Amino acid sequence: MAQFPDEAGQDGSFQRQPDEFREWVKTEGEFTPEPNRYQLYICKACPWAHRSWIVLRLMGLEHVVGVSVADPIRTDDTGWAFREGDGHGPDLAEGFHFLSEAYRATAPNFSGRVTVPVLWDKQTRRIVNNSEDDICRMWATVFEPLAKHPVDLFPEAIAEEQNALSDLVYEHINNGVYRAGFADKQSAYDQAVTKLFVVLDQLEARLAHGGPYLFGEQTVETDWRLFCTLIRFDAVYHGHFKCNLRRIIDYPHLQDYLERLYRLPSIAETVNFDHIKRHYYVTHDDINPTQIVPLGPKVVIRAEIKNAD
Ligand SMILES: N[C@@H](CCC(=O)N[C@@H](CS)C(=O)NCC(=O)O)C(=O)O
Repeated sequence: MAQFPDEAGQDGSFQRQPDEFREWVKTEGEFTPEPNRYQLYICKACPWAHRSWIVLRLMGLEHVVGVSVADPIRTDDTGWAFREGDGHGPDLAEGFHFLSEAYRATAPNFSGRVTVPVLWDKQTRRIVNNSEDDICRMWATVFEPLAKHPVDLFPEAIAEEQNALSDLVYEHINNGVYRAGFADKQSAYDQAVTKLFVVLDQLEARLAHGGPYLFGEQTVETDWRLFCTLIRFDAVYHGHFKCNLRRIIDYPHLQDYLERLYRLPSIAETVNFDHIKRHYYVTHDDINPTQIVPLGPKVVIRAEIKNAD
């Protein structure tokens, strides 16, 4: 049985539900950029939420937008929950116990999966957007005048090439690992994993001939979307999602790149291997019915060895 039967194609492939809320914060309109008006709801285990949080921090917007961190263990009956715990906590913005309260307040008939990240407006008391792509763009554009240290994560000069690479990374890497893990037919799994490793091989070659980042000397948003999958890869995607043709540590340039990104200011504090491992291995109980969390592997970040347990 598929982990998400409503999102299973006839061919056994995982067909991810589209993001439901796509409103935009704009200088003129219903949602204007203001300090202390918006809240970002995340889970540290989630790669999509992770990206929206990283970009918020890189821009220096933490004093503008509050962040509520959900318990990494999501249960079928209550979904994402805000409660006291190691590395997560209650929602101090609205006092939500469950993220589903925000979805219900915005769209009472919403029947899809309640996902993170969510950008919530405390003024109108509704979700503005639950697409990490849009949220990252908003941090970098309309929120930029409020940012403490704005960085150009979408340089105009490379826009076309960057969009193309971002789509490739999304399709075959960010979502590729999920299409491997949530496939419920051999052929769907084979296809996803084969393509995933073709694209990882391409990126390894790209970094071997260029670098240190995807587009040269500065990181752009595409680096961060790739980072969010690479940092989870050896710890969970290799085992839990069966993406095991190679590990990232087997790719010298991708591993170097991953570590370089990890060591940039503001990043290491966003990576929580305990949340990552417990979320995947406990929450996806169709894939891992015993819910046992493996002790390994030790994830190597040179200059430190992160215990993945
Ligand atoms: N917005 C993302 C997806 C976000 C997403 O799926 N988040 C996961 C956590 S990694 C989630 O909240 N899942 C809730 C669930 O499966 O019920 C996209 O469409 O690309």
